Amino acid sequence: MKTYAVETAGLTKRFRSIPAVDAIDLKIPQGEIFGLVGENGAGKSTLMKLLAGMMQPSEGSFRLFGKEGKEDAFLYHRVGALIEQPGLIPSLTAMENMKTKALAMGLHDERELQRLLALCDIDKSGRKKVRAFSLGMKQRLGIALTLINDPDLLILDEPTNGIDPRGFEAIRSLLLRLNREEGKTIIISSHILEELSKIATSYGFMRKGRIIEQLSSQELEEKSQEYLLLRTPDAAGAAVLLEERFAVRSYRIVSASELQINERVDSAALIAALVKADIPVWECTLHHQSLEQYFFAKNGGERDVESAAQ
Ligand SMILES: Nc1ncnc2c1ncn2[C@@H]1O[C@H](COP(=O)(O)OP(=O)(O)OP(=O)(O)O)[C@@H](O)[C@H]1O
Repeated sequence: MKTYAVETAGLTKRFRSIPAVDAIDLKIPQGEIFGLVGENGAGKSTLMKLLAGMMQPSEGSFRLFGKEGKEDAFLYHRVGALIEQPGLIPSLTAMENMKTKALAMGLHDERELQRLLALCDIDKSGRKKVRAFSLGMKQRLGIALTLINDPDLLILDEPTNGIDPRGFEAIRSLLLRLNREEGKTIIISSHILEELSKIATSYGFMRKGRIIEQLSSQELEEKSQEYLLLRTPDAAGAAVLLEERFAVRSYRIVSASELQINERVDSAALIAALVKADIPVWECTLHHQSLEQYFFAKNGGERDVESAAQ
C-alpha cells in the first residue's frame, strides 16, 4: 500500500469566518518534492502552518505518515518547517544558532550539527555573525536548523524568495540532495512556477484556499509543451484519422471544431490526408504554452470567468 507523507480531509482554517484554507483534500506520497503554487494570499502559508502544527484547523483533519496529525505530538518530530522568517539570532554565528536550537530540543551532537552545516554549505562561515550573511546563506542556515531533529518531512515556505540565481542554485541542489540521498519528503511553496519546476516532482495549484489542481511534473510538462491546434468542422472525424493514419494517441478534442494534438506530427501530411478524406481544415497552427502561461491560465483565467459572471 502506498504510504502518504500527508493526507488531509476537509482541512479548513478560517480567520473571522473567512476561509484561508478551504476544505482541502490532499494526498502527498512519501518521497515527493511537492511544489505548492499560488499567488499571494492563496493560502499556502496557512496550509503549511497547519501541517507543521503551528496552527489548529477550524475543521477537518490530516494524517502525517499514516498517523493522525493533531493527536500524535510525537509526530511533529518527523516534521521540520521553515515558514516566513527562519528564526535566526543575528548576533550569533551559524554554529551558535545551531547549538542554541539543538540544546532547546535536548540534542547535543556537535558533529551532527557540523555535518548539517556542511550539507547546507554554510560550514565555512566561521566567526561571521548571521547579521552579515546574505539572504541565501540565511535561508540555507534556516534549512539546516529544520534538519536538526532529522525530520522525514520538510515544509519550506518560499525559501527562494528574493534570492539571486546563484543562491537559488545552491538551495535547489541542497533540496535535491535531501530528497534523493536522505529520502526526505519536501513541501515547498512559491508563486514562481518556473523556479519550482526545477525542483518539484509534483504540484498543487492553490487558489482562494483551495487546491484547484494536483498533478505530477510529467503531467505538467505535457500540458506546457508545444501542441498543434487544428480547427475543422469535424474534429471527431479528424481524431479518428489522426489515430488510424498517424498513430497519434496524445490528443484532445477541445470542442466539435477544435482538436489539440500533443505529439509531433507532420502537419503538411496531416492536412493533405484530411483534405483527401473530405475533412475541411480551417486552420492548423503550432502553439506553445509555457509553465507560466499554464499557471496563469489556472489562476487568472478562472478569475476572469468569475468576474465576467458577476
Ligand atoms: N493570522 C491571520 N489572521 C487573519 N488573516 C490571515 C492570517 N493569516 C493569513 N490570513 C489571511 O489568509 C489568507 C491566506 O494567507 P496566506 O498567508 O496563507 O497566503 P499565501 O498564499 O501564503 O500568501 P503569500 O504568498 O503572500 O504568503 C490571506 O487572505 C491572509 O490575509
